[in-house]
Amino acid sequence: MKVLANDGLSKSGINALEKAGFEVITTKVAQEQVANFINENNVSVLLVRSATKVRKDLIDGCPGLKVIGRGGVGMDNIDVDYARATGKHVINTPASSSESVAELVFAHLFTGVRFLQDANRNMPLEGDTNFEGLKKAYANGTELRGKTLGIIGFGRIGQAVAKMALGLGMKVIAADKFLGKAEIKVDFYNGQFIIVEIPTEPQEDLFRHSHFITLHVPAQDGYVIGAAELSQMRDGVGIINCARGGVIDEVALIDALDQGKVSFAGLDVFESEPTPEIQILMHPKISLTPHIGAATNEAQDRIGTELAEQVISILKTENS
Ligand SMILES: O=C(O)[C@H](O)COP(=O)(O)O
Repeated sequence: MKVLANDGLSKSGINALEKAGFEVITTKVAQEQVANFINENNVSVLLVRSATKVRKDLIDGCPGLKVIGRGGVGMDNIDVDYARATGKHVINTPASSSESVAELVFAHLFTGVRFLQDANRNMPLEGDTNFEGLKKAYANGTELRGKTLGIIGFGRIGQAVAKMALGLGMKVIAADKFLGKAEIKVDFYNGQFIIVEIPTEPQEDLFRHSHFITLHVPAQDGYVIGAAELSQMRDGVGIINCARGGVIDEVALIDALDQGKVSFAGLDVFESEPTPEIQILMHPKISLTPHIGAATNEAQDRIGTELAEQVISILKTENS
């Protein structure tokens, strides 16, 4: 059986599938050619990340396709319900990348509180004499320790963020409409662990109490943070979005950054992907990354292995 891994697949995933007798194709096929390629090559399994879109037309156009696999968490690039209704298996790997995304949240947080995104662009060239002036411009950094981090969406990634924040000595609060009490297990390298209860608050209260806010919610209709929500936040709040473009109103965010209401933002995802608006790209108070939350060797290894295991189990069961 053939597998098309159109947005790439880790060596661990390729090896596991090949060992089980699958042929894995990792050539990138252009979006408009994917259906033809699948039909002409008798592909049974299509594996994607977020780049390849698996919409109704592609699903309808590939009757022989048995499994659609998303290497990662967000399934917003796949018409999941429709695909399942047509009898296809649709799978993802929700647990594999939490730590990597959480670490990127802190990369953006540390960047924001010490102005790294701006300092990186402004380091002096040979002959520049204003080194002291530059130091002064970045003199008012902030420590994370002792500050309150508000986490909106307390699933796997939100919880991974909470654990890291506790390690830094931050106070953590969470808002999640699907959650009552929030308890997390914090593991240490020596096998010991502690259970910590995280206070949950309605979103409006979290906005008022948080020095920094990080979003861990799926793509949805409408903004989670728009002008009205920004106005409820503490002055000087820092905001991180490593979740999905479109959950923050970028026009309102730019306005709040320019007014000083928000002191910095860290964005890994954008309303317009893959080419964010120029006002976002050029803003000195925004730390930017190109949707790389899950882009670590460790996460991609786990994703590849987990996808392979699921594909093998589904197709083995079907063929037995
Ligand atoms: O939903 C996810 O898993 C992340 O957004 C990662 O997306 P990517 O696989 O396209 O990097």
